[in-house]
Amino acid sequence: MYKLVLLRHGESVWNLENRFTGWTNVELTEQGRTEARRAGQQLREAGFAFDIAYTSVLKRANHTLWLALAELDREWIQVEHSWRLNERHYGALQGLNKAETAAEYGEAQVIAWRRSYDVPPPPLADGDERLAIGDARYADLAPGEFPRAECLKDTVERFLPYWHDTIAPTIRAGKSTLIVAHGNSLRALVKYLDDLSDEAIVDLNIPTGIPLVYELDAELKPTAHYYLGDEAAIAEAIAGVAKQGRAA
Ligand SMILES: O=C(O)[C@@H](CO)OP(=O)(O)O
Repeated sequence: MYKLVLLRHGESVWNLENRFTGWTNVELTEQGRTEARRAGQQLREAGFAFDIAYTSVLKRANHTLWLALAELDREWIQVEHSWRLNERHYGALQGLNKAETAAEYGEAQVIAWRRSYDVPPPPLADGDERLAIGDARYADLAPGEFPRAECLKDTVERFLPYWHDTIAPTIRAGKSTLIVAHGNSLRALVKYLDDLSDEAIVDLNIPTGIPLVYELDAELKPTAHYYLGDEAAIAEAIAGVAKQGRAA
């Protein structure tokens, strides 16, 4: 049996401001840093001693990982970064307030943009300053491959090759593995691991900064999964994420 831990970054500045974030490289808030440290403490108390960590190229996930590893006295382990673990690209919604967008376009449209499997948000236009083409983080992404907007299906398709080629073999080799990523890149992984339908994934929300443990069999099929921490607080945090798309 293997254990894999998934951790969404702590609260970011744009989580706090309730803005669509995607590939925008925003900082953690003080609360987000506290969540990251607490996640590290919970993992330490639960006895985790990671050999390797995977994360995105976005600082809210990277800083969460550093803070959690510091609590675990594990800053020295191998850390691999990939844009394939980035948040889903939110296209032209990036920067907009979610509640204001719901007031303007309707809550049903915002639910479709936020949670449906195959409805992409409106794409970024050529020349939009929010397109990070040319950023050194994305040197291995050809301009033609650079996402302008992604639905969750697109995120699954760009993430799964990294899972199959890099992360899964590491877990099978017996390395204790931590993935620190984003709400929707982790939803992509959970959809795959739990074989959730395109309908079931709509209702899945992942809270910031709470470790999610997966127990996997020899074929890396989940036998159990659970969050670490207080059940009522976790339920409240999950409901809070779902509510972000309501009109104010
Ligand atoms: O804005 C985003 O990039 C994501 C995560 O914060 O938001 P949502 O939960 O609306 O998909």
